[in-house]
This record gives sequence, structure tokens and C-alpha cells, in this order.
Amino acid sequence: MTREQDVDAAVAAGADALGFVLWPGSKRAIDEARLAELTARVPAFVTRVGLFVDQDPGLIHRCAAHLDLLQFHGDESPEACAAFARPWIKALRMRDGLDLHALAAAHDGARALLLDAYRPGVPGGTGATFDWSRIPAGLAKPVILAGGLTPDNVAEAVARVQPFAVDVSGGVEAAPGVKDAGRIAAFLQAVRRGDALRAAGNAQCPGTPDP
Ligand SMILES: O=C(O)c1ccccc1N[C@@H]1O[C@H](COP(=O)(O)O)[C@@H](O)[C@H]1O
Repeated sequence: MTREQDVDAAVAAGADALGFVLWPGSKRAIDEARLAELTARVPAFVTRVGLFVDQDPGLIHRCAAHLDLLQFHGDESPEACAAFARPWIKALRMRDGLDLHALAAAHDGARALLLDAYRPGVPGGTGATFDWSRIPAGLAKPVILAGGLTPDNVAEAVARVQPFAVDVSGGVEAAPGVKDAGRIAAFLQAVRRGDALRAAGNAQCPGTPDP
């Protein structure tokens, strides 16, 4: 979120959480002052998530005053993630050979693992999907599915993967950092559609093989 109207649109559409990128390398980056302004608009019971990529602990401490949840999207160790008085989630980029069971155990203190596509040299926000069948069943942590989700593919993603949550950035934008209220609303509707498909046993999910 970089703009007031995008915060309002996501809240109106029923988003459970809003993300704020504090990593200056992102096209969606905001600074501490803007974080304070934007998060002040967020109603109670909507989670304010701050996204960091291998950043200065002092900055994270200051930003945490405006945040409910910290999202670590770099190579932070579990110990580094746990150093702040806020719940946290760890983003894992789905490079080849990742052992998600071992990583779930290593990140014992995380509230969830956020699984994103891997692109060399880019920490996230790539708009790329990954092969969802690589997510093993029975992970010890809730999964937040991310990476290239859009209003067109998120229903299938929810029905197939059955994640704890989904996370989207570029898929609901008109341009980098500029969200599109229509796409936000369409995304949330598709999430609910996917959840209904899941509850119905995936019967109509195009990506689910026949039993
Ligand atoms: O959004 C960014 O600019 C960003 C920068 C650095 C790390 C992570 C970033 N965003 C996160 O990446 C996922 C996937 O984004 P997309 O939906 O594929 O565009 C997104 O969910 C953000 O949490």
C-alpha cells in the first residue's frame, strides 16, 4: 500500500491484512513517515503488515510501533526475525531443493510461512507463480500463498492449495505501487469463490486432477 485510496479500497473489499513495503529497493517502498500516515487509516481488526528485506534492526523497531505483524522477505535468520516485540512471518522463495518441513521446524517462532516464487536477484514482488504442487502436505506452519496471484488464478489457488491465507501485490495493480480498486474487489471475490470450491471438495476446480 502506498496510497490512502488503496488502503480504503482494500478495507472496503474485506481484506484481512494490508502490506507496507519498507524496503527501499521496491517500486512500492514507503518511508517511516508515510507508514505512520497510511497505517493511521487502517481500522481495528485489519492487520498492518510491514515488509522488510535484510534491514537495519533500528528501522524495524521504529516501524513496529505502527505494525501488527512483521514480514521478513530476505535472508534473515529465525533469531533475527524474533528480535522484535511483534509477531512475524517468514517469506521463503521457492528455489529448487527447498526442504519446507525443515524450514518450518527452523522457523518455529514464525506465525506462518509465506511461500513466494524464486527469481534470482529479486527478493519478491516478481509477479511470477511457482508450481503449487511443490508445497507438501502436513507442514508444521500455516502457509500464506504468494507469487503471481491475480483475480484470474486465485480461486484455483485457494481451492487447490488450501492455504491459511493468500498475499497479492502486482496482481491487483494498475502500475507498480498503484492499486486498482476494481482488481482488489475482484481478487477478494475470487478468494471467496475459491474457498467455496474448497468446501465443496474442489469439485469444479479446473486444476484438480480427477480422483
Ligand atoms: O512488493 C514488492 O515490491 C516486494 C519487494 C521485495 C520483497 C517482496 C515484495 N513483495 C512481496 O512479494 C509477494 C509476491 O508479489 P506479487 O504478488 O508476485 O507481485 C507479495 O505477496 C509481497 O508480499
